[in-house]
Amino acid sequence: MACGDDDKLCLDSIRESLIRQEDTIIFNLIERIKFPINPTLYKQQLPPSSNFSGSLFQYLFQETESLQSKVGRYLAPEENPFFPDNLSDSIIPLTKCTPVLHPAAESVNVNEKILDIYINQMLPLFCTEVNDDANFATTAACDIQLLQALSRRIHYGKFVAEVKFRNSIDEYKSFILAQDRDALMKLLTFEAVEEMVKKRVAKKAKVFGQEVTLNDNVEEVKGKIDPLLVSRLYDEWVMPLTKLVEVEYLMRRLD
Ligand SMILES: O=C(O)C(=O)C[C@]1(C(=O)O)C=C[C@@H](O)C=C1
Repeated sequence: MACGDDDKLCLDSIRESLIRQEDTIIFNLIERIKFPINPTLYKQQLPPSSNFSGSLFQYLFQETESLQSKVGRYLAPEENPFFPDNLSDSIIPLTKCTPVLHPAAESVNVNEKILDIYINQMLPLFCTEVNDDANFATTAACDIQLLQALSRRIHYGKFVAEVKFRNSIDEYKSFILAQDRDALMKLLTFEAVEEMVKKRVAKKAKVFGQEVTLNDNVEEVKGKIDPLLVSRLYDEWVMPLTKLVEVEYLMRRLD
């Protein structure tokens, strides 16, 4: 959501953005799973001489975020850092525009959960090879792109929730005042939309993952990514976490 895009604050245009973000996530997934899991990247601690306590992956991710924060990445409300304690001040002046979200949006960040699911559940599910191939820096670069795309999509739930709130203020208000998470979850859930999302991402995975050749007569070969797994990714993690962000944002919407 760019500055001055307030006119785009309607459910249809927010959903359009979620649809476009599917492309980014699926392409980034295809790039990441070219590599094996590379477990050493996440497990092996850097030597004491590095003056850093953590894995090579943590080091690369924190340094990337720190650099990106200097050029204003985290001034955008759809960007949420994975390591908020390690950011640097932006050298880019803040663009003045009317904030779309309630100020409490800043306190909603589920990246810790995303990172845990990514390393412990997603990578073992998607990567066919489990060992190291020692392409650690390239693998981590793919991880960071993919995690940032997942995080952006999931935290877009704040915009979805804001629109839903503005469209039905009275209904949402009563559940927010009662601090009733379950009722809010029920109110913001559209099962038919979720079914469409699952089908569409599976179709995109099939299309984006196919081998393109100039020979029209070749038999269909196995794609670069399993469409069913992409559908499962959305069903089990992406949509539930988006809804969690929506609920957490709404719970603070009247603060
Ligand atoms: O489109 C919406 O209304 C959303 O809230 C987004 C989303 C999703 O994550 O794709 C989440 C909850 C709804 O049940 C349907 C879809």
